[in-house]
Amino acid sequence: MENCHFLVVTFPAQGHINPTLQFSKLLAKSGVKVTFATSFAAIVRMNKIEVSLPKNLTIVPFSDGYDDGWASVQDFRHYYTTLVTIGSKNLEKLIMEQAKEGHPVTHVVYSTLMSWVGELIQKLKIPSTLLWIQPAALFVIYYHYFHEYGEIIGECDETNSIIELPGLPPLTSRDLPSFLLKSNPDIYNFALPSMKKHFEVLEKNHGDRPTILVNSFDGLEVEALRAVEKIKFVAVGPLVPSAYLDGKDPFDASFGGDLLHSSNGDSVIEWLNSKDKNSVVYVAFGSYSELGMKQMEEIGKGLLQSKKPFLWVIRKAKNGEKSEDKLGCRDELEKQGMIVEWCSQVEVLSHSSVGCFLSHCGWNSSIESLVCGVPVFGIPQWTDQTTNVKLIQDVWKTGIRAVANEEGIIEADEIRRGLEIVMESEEMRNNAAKWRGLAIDAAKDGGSSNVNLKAFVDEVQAASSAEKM
Ligand SMILES: O=c1ccn([C@@H]2O[C@H](COP(=O)(O)OP(=O)(O)O[C@H]3O[C@H](CO)[C@@H](O)[C@H](O)[C@H]3O)[C@@H](O)[C@H]2O)c(=O)[nH]1
Repeated sequence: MENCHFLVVTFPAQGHINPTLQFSKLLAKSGVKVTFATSFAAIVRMNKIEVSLPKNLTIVPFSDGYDDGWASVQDFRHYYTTLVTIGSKNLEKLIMEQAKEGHPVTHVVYSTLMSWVGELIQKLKIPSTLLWIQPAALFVIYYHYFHEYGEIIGECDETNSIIELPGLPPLTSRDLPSFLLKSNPDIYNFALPSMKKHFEVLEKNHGDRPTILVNSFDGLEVEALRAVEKIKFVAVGPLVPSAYLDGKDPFDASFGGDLLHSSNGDSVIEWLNSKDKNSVVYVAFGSYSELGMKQMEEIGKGLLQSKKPFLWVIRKAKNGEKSEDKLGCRDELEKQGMIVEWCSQVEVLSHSSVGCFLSHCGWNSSIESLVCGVPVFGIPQWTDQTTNVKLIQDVWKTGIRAVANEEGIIEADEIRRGLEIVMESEEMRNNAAKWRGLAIDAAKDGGSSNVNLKAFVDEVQAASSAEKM
């Protein structure tokens, strides 16, 4: 399929790189040429990039104007504006260079937050598709908000009443993505327009019924995937390394794009090996959120009260500080569990000794917990996480959401209570095992996501051939 060259472009954060790189691997395995592009700084920091990449997948950086990385930058708005202006110019250059080298890009796939790529691509007259890296339900909520239901959703925010939206379970304001809540004006004023832009670009580029690729699978979000007649969702997930799905490709055992964090891989697995089945609590809050010290202390005390062995990922703070050094109960914690700066999360979740995931419910963590059959105790922080935990609790029934006190803190008693409920619930464990089975089915040869991806590639291929005639 030499006449097809896909360029996949993603935002340079771990939660975006992982699913998008995995999608690129699947595309490449289908036989087309694929170039994966993200910021220069991110690519420099990916430390396992040589692992398991198909030959027809190439990684190419472009400068976003922040070649030392953006994650420690305080002013995200400034970063994002620079990414759009400088990133556009450099991505255009990258596309021109590919053409000069005899590999013109024939189709661009860009992920969530990268609507500016869709705009650039329209100018260059190259067809494009959005890869949505959150659940379809989130896309549907934003779609409803920007179309018919803006007022109703706005009212729900103010009154905390229940809203019924097509294709979704009944929602209250605490279940909505935080970007929609006016109560947090800083995020609302900045993040919401960036979501709106996605819909504007889609309408301009595709008119009536755009195809949206989504990191989900048909059986997981039956209603949401059909909720909007004007959107053709193509579910191609779960986007996790295939070794954790059907085990068919043992070489595809990591995402391959870990940004440089020191990881204690072997010692973690050795430690897990020494624990009983389903006995360990895995605690991790993704690659971005930082919990305040008060919340960290409560989690520490709650873990101690639970008396359960735990593996807790505490990343270095953006200012370089190690928060665990400030934990009052650190010595006791280290007697009961293990604290690490980073680990291979999918490897940990798939270990038989892990019985519960104390998680912020970022979408990758959530879908990885389903793939590995691990129940969740959710402490959502912002963006899609508040909706993801709602789906986990009420739709997939594989976990529960923690209850915060009036100051918004989850206290130690609540941590202990939640861990007990989740780890003792046979129902949640059975449900998690059921979703694991369905996720594996969707990803295998002939499974829904495998078939959907093939059909998407065929369609793009046919359109690209027709264009050339
Ligand atoms: O020690 C660790 C911790 C995390 N991970 C991986 O890092 C990724 C984290 O992704 P996610 O769980 O989605 O969290 P964030 O990094 O916070 O992701 C951001 O991006 C996601 C996709 O848009 C959103 O769903 C989240 O809410 C948003 O915070 C996952 O693949 C994990 O496997 C590791 O490998 N090791």
